[in-house]
Amino acid sequence: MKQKILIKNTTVVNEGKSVLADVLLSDGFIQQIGTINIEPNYKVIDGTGKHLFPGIIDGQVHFRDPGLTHKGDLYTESKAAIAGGVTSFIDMPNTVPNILTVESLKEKYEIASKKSLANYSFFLGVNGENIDAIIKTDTSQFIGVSDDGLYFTKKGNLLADNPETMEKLFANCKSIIAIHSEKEEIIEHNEKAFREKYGDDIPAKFHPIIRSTEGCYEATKRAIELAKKHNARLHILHLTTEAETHLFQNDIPLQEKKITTEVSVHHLWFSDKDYERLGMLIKWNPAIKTEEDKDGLLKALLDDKIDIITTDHAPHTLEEKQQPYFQSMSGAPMVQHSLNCMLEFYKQDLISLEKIVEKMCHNPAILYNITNRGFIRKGYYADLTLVDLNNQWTVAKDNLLYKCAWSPLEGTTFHTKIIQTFVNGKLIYDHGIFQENSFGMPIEFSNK
Ligand SMILES: O=C1C[C@@H](C(=O)O)NC(=O)N1
Repeated sequence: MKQKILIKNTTVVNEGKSVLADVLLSDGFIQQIGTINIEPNYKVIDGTGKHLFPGIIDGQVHFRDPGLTHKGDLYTESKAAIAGGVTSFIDMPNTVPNILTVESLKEKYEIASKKSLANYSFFLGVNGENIDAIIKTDTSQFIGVSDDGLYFTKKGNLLADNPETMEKLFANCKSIIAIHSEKEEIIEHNEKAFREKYGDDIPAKFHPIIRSTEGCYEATKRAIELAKKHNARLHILHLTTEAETHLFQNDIPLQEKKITTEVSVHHLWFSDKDYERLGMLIKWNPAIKTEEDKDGLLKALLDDKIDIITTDHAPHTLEEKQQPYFQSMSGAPMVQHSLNCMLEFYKQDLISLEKIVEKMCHNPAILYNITNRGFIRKGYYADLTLVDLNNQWTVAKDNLLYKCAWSPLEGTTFHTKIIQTFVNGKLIYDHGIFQENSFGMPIEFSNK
């Protein structure tokens, strides 16, 4: 008889409620939720005093595979994700090669099937030059298109900065268009002014002044105008300013929104006060901005103007980070600690558990039309994470799972711990130990 997993007596946090229940997993799926009697073929997990969350769906990561695997790869970073309660992720196209064609997308799926312990999907990259091909491609083949990170490889590629290519894409592309929204013209103007004053050695604290609020706001405003004009399906990635939050609506359900947005955990966690302490380690694009922006982003998240939380997990080696301003790579690893960070806000009474689950699990599934994940529902994939809300530990080098082996959170004490993670019904992560030989699946989605 096939073994089933019974999680007994746990607080299930799901769809706006936290309810004490048992959850039975069978053949990869959730079979039953309620009061369930123990049978001989059940592996029983005692969930007493613990909270069960749907596995997190991280809508924006850079796992660096293929081609940049000295920074991270689909094996190492998916392990870190699972230890953080993330069971599914959507990876960005700025790998080597860039994922700009359906053929390279297929190759990436192939690599993931052999390396990723979590479930996966991938954006098809759009860089301004492949728009005609993208328009012709059947949207059922990719979860969305994105320009994120591609501006690193070729100047002028920043899609949000090129009105003509944006217009063409928005007028013709029927899938989700996920945009990195910053105005290059403004950034370049500011870079020039700072370079004249400081040379190469611009202190990190000027990063949010160079990659300014104005640069973000202008790009987001224009993208929204274009999307409205063409009735396109626009998603603005990693919002960073309070000013931009007012450009989004909260008076319609997510299912009906044509324009959506997200916040990345680091923009809720860090502010300009942290540049002094962490320098280039928290250099991100778009930049970490002010304390007021950080508070404004959390408010917009609670008000439903911001729809989902992502990590934008973007590992670089320490050496690549610890460089003068213009050479220092932007981005940092976050995927192992996103849930811990959000639960710290819960501990401080800033957000409820149910809201965290809505923004990290339910809404990414709704936003990306993911058919059978993101909720604890009978018949859905058993992607789950069991959390101890009263467990103190400190982030340190020896508990990091990233290939790059550093985190801007080193030294941070969390008061919650992810103790077990289930992917497709299997207990993949159990108190620090992984089941290594079980790979995730492609995320199923229905592109309308
Ligand atoms: O959009 C991005 C891309 C990312 C990367 O390193 O790939 N780093 C960033 O800081 N922002």
